Amino acid sequence: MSETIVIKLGGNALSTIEPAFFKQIKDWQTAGKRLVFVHGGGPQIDTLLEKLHIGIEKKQGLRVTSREVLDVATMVLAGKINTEMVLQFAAKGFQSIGLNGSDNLLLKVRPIHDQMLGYVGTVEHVNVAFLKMLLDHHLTPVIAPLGVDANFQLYNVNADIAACHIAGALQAEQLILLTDVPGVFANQRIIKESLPQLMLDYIDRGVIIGGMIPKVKGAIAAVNRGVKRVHITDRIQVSGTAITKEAVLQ
Ligand SMILES: Nc1ncnc2c1ncn2[C@@H]1O[C@H](COP(=O)(O)OP(=O)(O)O)[C@@H](O)[C@H]1O
Ligand SMILES: CC(=O)N[C@@H](CCC(=O)OP(=O)(O)O)C(=O)O
Repeated sequence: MSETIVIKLGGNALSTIEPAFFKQIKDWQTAGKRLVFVHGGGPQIDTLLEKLHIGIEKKQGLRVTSREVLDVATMVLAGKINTEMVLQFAAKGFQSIGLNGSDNLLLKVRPIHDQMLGYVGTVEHVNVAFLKMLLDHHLTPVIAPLGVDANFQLYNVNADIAACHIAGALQAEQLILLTDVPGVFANQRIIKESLPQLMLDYIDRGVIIGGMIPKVKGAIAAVNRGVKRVHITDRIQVSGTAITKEAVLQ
């Protein structure tokens, strides 16, 4: 089977998609790669919560999600951002299909720590057969990070965590986490390549904080599940920080 690349666009990255992004996608599709997109929308959820005078709380980069916050996250992620992204792709001539984790039970989740975080799920199962069916029909999935538990309750899922599980389940060749920084910084420098242990040390030492924590933890989980490499970058065509399971010989 042809190789798969999973690309996650953070909420910040969504507003700055450049022509080079679409050129890279076109080149990969021409080369026969299968592409799957996952999007975030954290800043956009924050904006709507502020307008509605609903408090914002995050723990280790994850949003504390009450019922009303879940409603807002669902409206922003599955409603506005997913639809806008599919249209942006259509305008550039790509056939994409907008989905969230509830569609054909694409992402089955369980609560992370339901006392502390509320309706925040971590992915337990990805409906890989469904994604493969879409890809076989040349439809590019664009996935909003929501998931469903065993009781059909909807959950908010961090988009990095969702993308990492999807990449792992598809045994993707690469996972690209597009964000608003050119890579992971330590001592004012971008780490070009890293093995998982060094990244975990940086989290323990407080060098990696906030929204970078789920990205890096997810990246490590992805390489441990067989994804060859994960890039954390602000441009799809630039490597940024590459995380691999084993050292890459130069
Ligand atoms: N060591 C680090 N290197 C780079 N960015 C970091 C680091 N630690 C924390 N960050 C923060 O992580 C942010 C990216 O996470 P986040 O805002 O959640 O992005 P996204 O919306 O793309 O998922 C950066 O803008 C930066 O402020
Ligand atoms: C549980 C949790 O934190 N969910 C995230 C989902 C969106 C997201 O991850 O967006 P970014 O990629 O832009 O950060 C949130 O509510 O912000």
